[in-house]
Amino acid sequence: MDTYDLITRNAEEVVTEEELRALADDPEGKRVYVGYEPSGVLHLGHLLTANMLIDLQDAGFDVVVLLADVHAYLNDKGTFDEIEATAEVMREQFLAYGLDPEQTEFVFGSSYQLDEDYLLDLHEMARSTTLNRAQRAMAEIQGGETAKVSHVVYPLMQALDIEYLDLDLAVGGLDQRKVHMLAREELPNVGYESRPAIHTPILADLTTGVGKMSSSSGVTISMEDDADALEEKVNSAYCPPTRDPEPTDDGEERKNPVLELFQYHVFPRFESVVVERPDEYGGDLTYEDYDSLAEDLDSGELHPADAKGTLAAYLDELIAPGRERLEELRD
Ligand SMILES: N[C@@H](Cc1ccc(O)cc1)C(=O)O
Repeated sequence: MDTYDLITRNAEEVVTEEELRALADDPEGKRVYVGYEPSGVLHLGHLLTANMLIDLQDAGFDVVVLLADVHAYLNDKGTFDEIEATAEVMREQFLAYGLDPEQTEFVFGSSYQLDEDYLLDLHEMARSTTLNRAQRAMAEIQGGETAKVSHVVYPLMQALDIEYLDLDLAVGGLDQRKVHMLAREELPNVGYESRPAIHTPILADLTTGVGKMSSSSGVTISMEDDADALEEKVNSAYCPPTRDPEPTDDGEERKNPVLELFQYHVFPRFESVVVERPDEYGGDLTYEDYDSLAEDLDSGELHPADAKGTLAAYLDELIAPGRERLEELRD
């Protein structure tokens, strides 16, 4: 696989392809980041962008993980002390998950976001950005509640981070796209260059395949789940014997969430996937890539129950090191 294909294999969107191709031609010394609001423990949403960071490290990029403590504070995620403590624990979980400690720089937002230069740039950007624009950028991140002034400061700071962390590329879920678009537009207004971005998809709700998986509603999988919990959650997942489920009666798009987890969480991290089956059911099946597994589900060769059992076992293998680290830290 060439560098561009490796770093975009799980992308939903690249802004812009041309700019990213230019970076991929020479990734040496290039810096990419994902920012996370410290809150709770790592879940599949965090791990999806972490998988992309691991691919980017394999391609030669230097990776910055922003522990966005000030952003979490602005977004009402707790007292500043609580957020700091959560950030420390998050960092340990990312390392346990497989980010290379040599190639990963963890930065606390508060280490530079309270400096005079940064704040003056923030205020300059606040003068050139309309309220409407900043609010729209936050719609996906902020959730349903009434917008506060903090919610319009937030995306401007996220835009400035891209300059202050000296990045060549920003990565985030598709929910970050409007902030990245604002950054591309506003950075030049305060004298900085805009940068390209890669967005990962937002995975579907596990039990229905409709809408998005989220920790606030519905089932999500986190670093706290043990093997039994994983099995239970995956077993209760929606998994029709096809990769293209029919839309709902209301015409809403429906996904196969079990296949999505194979595609975005398992295959990126394992060379091959083995579905163990007793000989009388045809014996083990081995897959080198996502498509061949999905085809077997479509054709009936792979039964949904076997797909689920296998998925739970692989997820457990991915989560176990972070889960153990969490337990150590809590002791
Ligand atoms: N907006 C991100 C967090 C973040 C904050 C600051 C950044 O510079 C980048 C990302 C989230 O929704 O979790």
